[in-house]
Formats: sequence, C-alpha cells, structure tokens
Amino acid sequence: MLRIAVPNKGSLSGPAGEMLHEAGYQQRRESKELRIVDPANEVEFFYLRPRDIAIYVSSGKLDIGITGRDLLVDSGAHAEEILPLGFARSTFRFAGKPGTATGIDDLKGRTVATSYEGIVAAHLADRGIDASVVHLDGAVETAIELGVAEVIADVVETGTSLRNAGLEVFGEPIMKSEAVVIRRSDAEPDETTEPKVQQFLRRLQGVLVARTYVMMDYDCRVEQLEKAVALTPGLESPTVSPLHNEGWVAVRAMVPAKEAQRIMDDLYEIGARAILTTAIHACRL
Ligand SMILES: Nc1ncnc2c1ncn2[C@@H]1O[C@H](COP(=O)(O)OP(=O)(O)OP(=O)(O)O)[C@@H](O)[C@H]1O
Ligand SMILES: O=P(O)(O)OC[C@H]1O[C@H](OP(=O)(O)OP(=O)(O)O)[C@H](O)[C@@H]1O
Ligand SMILES: [Mg+2]
Repeated sequence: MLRIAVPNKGSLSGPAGEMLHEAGYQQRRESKELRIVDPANEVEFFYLRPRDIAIYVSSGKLDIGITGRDLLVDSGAHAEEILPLGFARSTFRFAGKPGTATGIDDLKGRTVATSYEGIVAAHLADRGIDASVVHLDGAVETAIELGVAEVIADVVETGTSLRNAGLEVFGEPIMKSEAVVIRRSDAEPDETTEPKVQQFLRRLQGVLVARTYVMMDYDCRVEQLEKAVALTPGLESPTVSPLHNEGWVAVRAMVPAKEAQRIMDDLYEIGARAILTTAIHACRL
C-alpha cells in the first residue's frame, strides 16, 4: 500500500481532496476522519496538518504527501518537490504600513512577524540582514496594529487581507508557492513502491492535463490543412482522417482550454467548419 499524506485543513485541503477524487481515489466522507484505506487502488491516505506533512514524509513513515512549497521550505525537512499541482498559488512577501520600508535593506535592526519563520530567517541570513523574527500562528497582519512587529512576512494571494489591514507589500517577492507532491529527498526507489509512486503521479498529471486542455474537432479542406494544423498542433501531432466528401478532412487535436475560443475563431477564418470542443475527463499522456 502506498501511504500518502493529505492536508486535513486550510487552503490546501479542499482542492487536494477534489484532485484526488478526480484521479479516481476514494476520499474521506467526513472532515474528522484521520485515515482511510482505498483497497481498490492500494493506497492509504493520512489526513494531517499541512505544516506537518513534510516532517512525516521526510521521516520515511509516509511515502509521499501533498503540501505547499512554502510549507516544505519552511519546515527544513529532508523532502523534495516532485510534482507541482497548480492550486493554492500564492506569493510570500514582506509588508508594512505605507512608508515603513522600500526594500529588505531597510529591515536591519527591525522586527518581522511571520508564521513562516524558517523561510524568513533563511532569507534574511542569505542577504546578511540582521533583524529579529517573531513567530505567530496566523492573522499576522494584526501584529503591526498591535505593535508586536513593524513588518510582517506572509502569504499573499489576492492582497485583500493586506489591504484590509492598511498594509502594503515592499521589496522583491520572497518566494512563489503552490501545492506540490513531495517525497523524501534521498528516497531509495524500491521495486514495490516506485511503480506505485509513478502511477500516482501519472494519475495526478492526467487530472492536470484534463483541467487545462480541451479536445477540438473540425473539418477543413485539404488545401487549408497545413494552416489549420499550425493552429492546432496537438501534443504530438493532430489526428487527420478523410471525410466522405473528397477534398475534406476531419482534424482532432488537444488545445489549451484558455485559447480554445481564439483558436476556433482563427480556424473559422481559414475556412474550417463544424468546429467542436469537448471536455477531457481524464487522460494519461
Ligand atoms: N489565501 C490563500 N490563497 C492561496 N493559498 C493560500 C492562501 N492562504 C494560505 N495558502 C497556502 O496554503 C498553505 C498553508 O496552509 P495552512 O492550512 O497552513 O494555512 P491556511 O490555508 O492559511 O489555513 P488556516 O490558516 O486556516 O489554518 C500554504 O502553502 C499557503 O501558501
Ligand atoms: O491575499 P489574500 O487573498 O487576502 O490571502 C492571503 C491571506 O490568506 C491567509 O490567511 P488566512 O485567512 O488563512 O488566515 P491566517 O493568517 O490565520 O492563516 C494568509 O495567511 C493571508 O493572510
Ligand atoms: Mg492561514
């Protein structure tokens, strides 16, 4: 059985469960369940605090886990990212009241509040900045109002939390994060675990592709085929089949979902007709 750590709470938990469900895995029915077995897929899921996942995985007790890149780095655990998952995207930034600082050099001798002490201390040390770091569990924006720190370093997504607290980011982003699959850094690939890990990753990659691509079908005249194929090159190469009417072909290719409408317009312009897109529910590349 492959043993997999999954976030039990917070921003990572819902989207992680949805992705695993889309990948065909059984998920817990109740948010209090700590562990479930999916015998058909030979996996066992452990629902753990997102912050603890890298620690469990680095200990080798669990084979892989889903967590945030920022949490992985912050933990300092002996684990590495093996697949980015595209959700829980955020940046990690310094912020303060307007006019507090313009860059990291202004932090010398000041106090920074954060829930990610590992990331902040390493970032300051790398740049030779001597500043104090205060660890808070959350809602760090309030630390400034209450005078616990002059500066915070926190996760920023839309920027709403900072705006509501009257704060502004400054300096370069410290890091960009998203949900990632992790495993132990020096994991020795053994014959039973490795194929299961690779199958798990292929399933999640299949979900990512199904989310970002659509299937496009259309008919076009043979003379227009090269232009049409340039618009829809597909992942390897499009399928081209003859139509009953001579001089026409049917083309089928995967295209990025975000570009589908523009591609349909362009195909129409060059004379393609019966242009259809359909959702992809699952795939293996
Ligand atoms: N608003 C957000 N948008 C996107 N990702 C976020 C957001 N807040 C936190 N994250 C990401 O979620 C992970 C942190 O998860 P964690 O559960 O510790 O905190 P949380 O989502 O803020 O939940 P809570 O603070 O309620 O426990 C990190 O990878 C972080 O980058
Ligand atoms: O830029 P935004 O879209 O506002 O998102 C970022 C905010 O979301 C998270 O806070 P959360 O609500 O989880 O509270 P917390 O600070 O207690 O973790 C994070 O810590 C930021 O405060
Ligand atoms: Mg939070």
